[in-house]
Amino acid sequence: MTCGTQELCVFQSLDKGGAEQLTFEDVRELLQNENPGLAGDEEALKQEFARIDGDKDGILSKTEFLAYFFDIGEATKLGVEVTKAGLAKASVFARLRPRASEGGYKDENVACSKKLEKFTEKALWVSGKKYDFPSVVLTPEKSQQEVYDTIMPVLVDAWVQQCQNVMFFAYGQTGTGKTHTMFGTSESLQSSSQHEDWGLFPRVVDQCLKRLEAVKEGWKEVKYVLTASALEFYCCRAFDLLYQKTPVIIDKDCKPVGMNYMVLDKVSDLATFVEEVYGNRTVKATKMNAGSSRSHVALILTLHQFGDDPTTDPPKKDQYTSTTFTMMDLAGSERVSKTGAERMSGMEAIMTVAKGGDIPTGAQATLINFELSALSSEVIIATEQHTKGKVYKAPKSMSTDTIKFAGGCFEGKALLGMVICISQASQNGWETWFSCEMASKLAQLKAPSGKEKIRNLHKEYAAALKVAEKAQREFETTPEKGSPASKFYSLRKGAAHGARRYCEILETLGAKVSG
Ligand SMILES: Nc1ncnc2c1ncn2[C@@H]1O[C@H](COP(=O)(O)OP(=O)(O)OP(=O)(O)O)[C@@H](O)[C@H]1O
Repeated sequence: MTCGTQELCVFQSLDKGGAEQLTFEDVRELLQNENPGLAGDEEALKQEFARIDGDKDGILSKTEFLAYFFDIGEATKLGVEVTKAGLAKASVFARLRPRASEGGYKDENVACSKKLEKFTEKALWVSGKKYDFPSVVLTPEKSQQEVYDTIMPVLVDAWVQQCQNVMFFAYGQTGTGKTHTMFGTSESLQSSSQHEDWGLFPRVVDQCLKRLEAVKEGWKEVKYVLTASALEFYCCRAFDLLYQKTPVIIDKDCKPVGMNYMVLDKVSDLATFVEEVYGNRTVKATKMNAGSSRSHVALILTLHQFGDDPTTDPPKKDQYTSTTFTMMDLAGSERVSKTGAERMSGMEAIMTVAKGGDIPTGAQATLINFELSALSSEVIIATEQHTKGKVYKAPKSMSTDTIKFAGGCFEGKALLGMVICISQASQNGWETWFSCEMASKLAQLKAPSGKEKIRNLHKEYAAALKVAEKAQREFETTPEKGSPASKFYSLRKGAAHGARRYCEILETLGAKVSG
């Protein structure tokens, strides 16, 4: 919904006096660039200026400027690669961790069953096999800014101004730089102004906030709220990391129902968010150790926007949309032999959880491996279906919440991006090979790019109030203890809370009960 940010920034940079008035002199160069045929022909340029100057007062207002220089078609065009049939391709990258001179990532020169042999900016070679799945291989010397510039701009455009959801997987063996790539240093997260150590997540937030502030400059009626939520996927199920770790249902549209959130007004708000999320995680980040349990974390940025829809003519009033940018911090695969896990297949684990049992700690690594391989195989099935023009639906039963949630991008409800972080050390050859195998499968995804619906804000609010009332009733009639229904107590508590919190966002945007 948000369009024209760049054009607005250009207007502001030319409008030196801040009076929102541009003269012919101010825009001469832009006019020449826009009309190369008129370059050097002063008279023709003046005539073009007069044509744009609708009220003929000799200056261009913001509206007149945007009407001419802002190309709505261009702004809403998807930047990711698209097949001839219109399917969006996954954007997958590999980042190599610099060699360490000491500690666990120093090359110990040990023989491993797999070995990273060489790499270029286009491909990686592991044990004789060439992997050319990455759009770009980010070599060890690449800075945080270069990594962002290579991976993110098209995905952020899609999220902020093209009504698309984005799901971005970060994957890598522990210690290979996933935290560094996703967040950067914890000191840098305290900063709200551009910091060279910022990882991808703070940069995405920074870009989003900057653009929306610029848009508000131009279109005063636009309102937005940026929120951050977090889910932990642990033992087949999803839990709200910002609300007492209550269980969260993933619905048939692959979306979590009723999550809590934090409002982000500035980048440094992320420091509190990240601290709380990772502090609440059941499985704290650890060095790889035998039998360690594992979980995935989804960090979900939701951009709620309210304003007129510039893609309709005339622009429709009171429009609302929300789009998500999810960074999925995937747990690493482990060689089961390394973990000493009790043998339990993925299916056995799902059945155990379905019966209300716990998965033994050791078998959690097996479950993670099962989920990672299920994600890889779903991509193949989804791409096959989409390519044949058939509808693909991610598995909703006999599946884990991770697969249901990530299935959204296989169904075409979110664009898929991914970065794998890999080590160059010889002792990590197997993990490097596994990461390449998985990423090369995800890179094959071709799926439709379904836009989020733009809805009327007040109607959305009326529906959200009903959902919240129903969720509250269900929660209030569920006993905390002593009844078979009690097992739903925390699920319904979280759902009621999340539904109410959603109404609050819509109220912030100006939603009212109609009639
Ligand atoms: N590209 C890089 N450039 C400079 N330092 C890096 C890079 N990648 C990782 N490091 C450093 O390596 C160390 C381990 O990185 P990091 O904590 O990001 O790994 P991780 O994959 O998140 O590990 P874990 O899963 O255990 O949390 C950190 O000290 C980090 O600063």
